[in-house]
Amino acid sequence: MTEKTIIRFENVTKKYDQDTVLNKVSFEIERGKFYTLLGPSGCGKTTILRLIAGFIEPTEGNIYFNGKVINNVPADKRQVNTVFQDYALFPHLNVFENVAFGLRIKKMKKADIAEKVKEALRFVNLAGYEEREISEMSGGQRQRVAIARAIVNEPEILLLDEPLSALDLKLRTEMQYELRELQRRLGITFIFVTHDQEEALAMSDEIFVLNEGEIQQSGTPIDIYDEPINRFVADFIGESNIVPGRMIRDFLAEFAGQQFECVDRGFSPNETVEIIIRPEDLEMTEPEQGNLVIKIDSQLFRGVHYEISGYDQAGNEWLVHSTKRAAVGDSVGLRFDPEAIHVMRFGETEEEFDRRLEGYGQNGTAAAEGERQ
Ligand SMILES: Nc1ncnc2c1ncn2[C@@H]1O[C@H](COP(=O)(O)OP(=O)(O)OP(=O)(O)O)[C@@H](O)[C@H]1O
Repeated sequence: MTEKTIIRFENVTKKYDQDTVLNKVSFEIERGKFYTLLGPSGCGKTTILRLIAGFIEPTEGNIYFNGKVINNVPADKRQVNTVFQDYALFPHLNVFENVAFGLRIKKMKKADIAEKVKEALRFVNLAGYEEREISEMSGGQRQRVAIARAIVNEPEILLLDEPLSALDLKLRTEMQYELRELQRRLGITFIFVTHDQEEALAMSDEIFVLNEGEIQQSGTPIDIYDEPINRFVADFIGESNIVPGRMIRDFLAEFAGQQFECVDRGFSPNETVEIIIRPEDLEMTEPEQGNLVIKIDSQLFRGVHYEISGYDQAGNEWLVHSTKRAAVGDSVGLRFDPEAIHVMRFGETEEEFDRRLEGYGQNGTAAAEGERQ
């Protein structure tokens, strides 16, 4: 834990009757960053938000806020506010009164309320909309009112539960940009929930990828995209070619019936692995110039590129994004850089990976480096 840590989960489990919806989840959240919880429906994202907000308590484990256990601290005593998917605005109150609501409950002075509401509305670009009825506001504007209502309380953490899912694509993209900007300007911690991987990649400083109540991987968008820890993450984030392979030794993998240099380490000789190469890392060439050859099976025009797929001699399917056109039935070469090859162990989570590498670092790295020279 560092000085910057604001929230820490330590082996947090949440059960409903016998159903375990979060299983020994541990992570840290730092002050002032934009975090995203990403995962398919039902994986436990909202459960994590509700635990942080204080709407539910953990079954096991501890939740820390600024270093103190807060498992049983009620929601209204936490410096956390939530923006819900449906905004939960009061339809019978105007914009000003919606935003002022929490401050009135705190019995703040009238003049101070007016000041703070004005500032919050300015932050979300709604200055001048004070008297408007909620029914006269568009989806994007309602969203901003909901955010203003949350930030007016000056929380240390803002929780956002799929706040953009009701908006159309164009507005959604605009709001992604606005939310990111808002987080930078406010400098508080945002924890954002989505099942949309593009949204997570575009907005976050850090992403936690969840599946079935466990964190599969955490890291920056680039880390997670370039170095997915397992098939689930690789499949969930972007499109991937995943083919079965085997490590001959460190830096040398065998797949598609051939041996290839690769940069990943930490596997035992002969170990069965999964190899991932992103479609945009494959270059289409003449057959004799490729690292491997595929026979093209389909081709789709996608505007910026062609999406081409085909099979190699070993029967693996390959997806290629190419600005070049090809013809169905043609044999073409695929060329790739060793840097683009990423090696994974089936089903391994980040924690398991870290534990394995700890042991590996002591006796494996030096030997492997020696072997390479
Ligand atoms: N009060 C509850 N009682 C019983 N089961 C619950 C309760 N709340 C949530 N669950 C279950 O816990 C699991 C995780 O739910 P959660 O809402 O955290 O998922 P999520 O990742 O946010 O999903 P979504 O994207 O669909 O909102 C689901 O299987 C859900 O059915």
